[in-house]
Amino acid sequence: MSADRDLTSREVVAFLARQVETREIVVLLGLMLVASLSEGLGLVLLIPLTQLFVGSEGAAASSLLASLADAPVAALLAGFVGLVSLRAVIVFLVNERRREIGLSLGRRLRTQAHAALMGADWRWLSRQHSGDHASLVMAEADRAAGLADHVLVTLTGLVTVAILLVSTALVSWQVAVAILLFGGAASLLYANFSRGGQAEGRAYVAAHGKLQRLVTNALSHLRAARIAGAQPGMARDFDTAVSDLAAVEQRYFRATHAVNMLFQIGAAFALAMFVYVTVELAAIPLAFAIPLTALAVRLVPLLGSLQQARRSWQFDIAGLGYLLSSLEDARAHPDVAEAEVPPVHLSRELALRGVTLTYHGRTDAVFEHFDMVIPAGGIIAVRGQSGAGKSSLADLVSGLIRPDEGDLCIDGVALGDAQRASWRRHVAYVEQEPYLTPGTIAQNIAWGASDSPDLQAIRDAITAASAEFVFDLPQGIETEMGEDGRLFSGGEKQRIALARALLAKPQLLILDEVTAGLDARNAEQIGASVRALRGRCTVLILSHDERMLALGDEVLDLDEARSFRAPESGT
Ligand SMILES: Nc1ncnc2c1ncn2[C@@H]1O[C@H](COP(=O)(O)OP(=O)(O)OP(=O)(O)O)[C@@H](O)[C@H]1O
Repeated sequence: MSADRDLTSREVVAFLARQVETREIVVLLGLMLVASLSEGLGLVLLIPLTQLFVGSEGAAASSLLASLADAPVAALLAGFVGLVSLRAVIVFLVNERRREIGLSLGRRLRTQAHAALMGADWRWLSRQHSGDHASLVMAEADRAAGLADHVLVTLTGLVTVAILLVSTALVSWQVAVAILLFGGAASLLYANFSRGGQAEGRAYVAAHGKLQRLVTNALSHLRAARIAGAQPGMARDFDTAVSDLAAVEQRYFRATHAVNMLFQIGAAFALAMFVYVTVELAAIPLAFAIPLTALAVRLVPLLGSLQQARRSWQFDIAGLGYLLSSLEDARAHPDVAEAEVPPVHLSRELALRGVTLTYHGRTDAVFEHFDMVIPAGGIIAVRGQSGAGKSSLADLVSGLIRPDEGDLCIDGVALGDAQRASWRRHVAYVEQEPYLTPGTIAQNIAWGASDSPDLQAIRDAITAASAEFVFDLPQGIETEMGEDGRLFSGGEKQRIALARALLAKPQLLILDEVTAGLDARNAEQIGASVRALRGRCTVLILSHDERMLALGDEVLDLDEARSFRAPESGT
């Protein structure tokens, strides 16, 4: 997943406009307009107030100001306090709305990213890295949501600048034009400095993603790393990734601070020019010069926050670009959607017909025009060297992946995409390292069940999986399993995973290397459970383990066979 091209501001605004409700934007813009108007008016009111101290000589520049100058002092002061208070209240409301918009956008982007990944095709998904997914759903969705805030800050700033300029023009149009020209030139100059922002943002996405991948990988393989003594190497890789990320951040902040420094110098120069023009050249009376200076002093930090928002915006656009291209990529590889189709029921035979499967980036096919027929209720063992295609066969018969050519057929009917999705619900899969959550045994067994199963069903599944040791535990099925089931042995974990599979009452049960590394007693207990399923459930055993292969009515050797038909002895 990557995003290598710059997004234009128009694309970003169009995307955000689609995500945020128009009503919300209209309310916010209205509030921002009132806040800016009250600020502008408040500053204009300074003129008659200043005249109270410095006199009104030469001060009648417009009829509005002339009428204000005649107003009673108490009214002027009350108006000033009222306007400032009104602005404070509105700014509070604007900030609340901004925060809400940002938070709900973040939530929406996170949900969209998660849904796109969850809904992607398995063959595409298996080529991706879970660290990238974590990075996308957490960090990049946040950064993309932060963009909405930068846009709103920019909009608020621009509206306020416009109103302050109008207020300035009410006092002196020459000064307003001078500010406009100077501000325009400065903004063009600063645009140059912001140009590299998206490239810096992309470097951040890459460095952050690398670190996230390393952490995700290290955490899921900590035991193996400890035993293999790989920790020093992992620590070195981690240090490098942390330093790379810090260097990217350092570059970004240095550039940002340099732009700020230049802005401060430019602003001081502009302010000096402003005072010089106002007092020396234009000889504007003090009653105007003081409020004009107040306007200028207000404009400087405002323009500063605008250029700051512009840099952050450029930087965060890279996050949005990455998010959008990842969403596009995931959605271009959709998993099959479950539609309203008649339930698939295996009562005679499960077959692969003329199946060809070649993985992305590989030239050799794992299966080429492969045929296989297994009878319902039978136990079929599949052997083959590593890489012969045992797991791929499991993915094909479970309907997880679609072959490039050929069909998965149940009772002679080739399954379309919607039926393939429906068929999956009748398949249970137990793998070598079962997925276990840090909950109780009962919660782990019930994991994935569509309806919450009753306790008796869970107990029956435990018995069917030869996992009765659970009943002897002090807390029985309520015993905590620890992360990844760390508090249990490999054999115990496998039998709990088998109980989970049996609870689902599957039509097809796939056991993928379930006895790898288990002792004879545990393997025998699993074997006894499998034998008891004969005639009740179709079982596919993928294994290198002779003890498991011996359970099969027939053995399919993937190193030899390019087609396989098991006799109907299972039913
Ligand atoms: N997602 C994938 N992308 C690319 N190639 C893949 C992918 N999954 C599997 N392969 C390749 O397909 C071939 C069959 O892999 P598969 O995992 O099905 O073999 P296996 O018999 O289960 O191996 P093992 O016993 O080692 O688990 C291998 O060459 C493997 O490298």
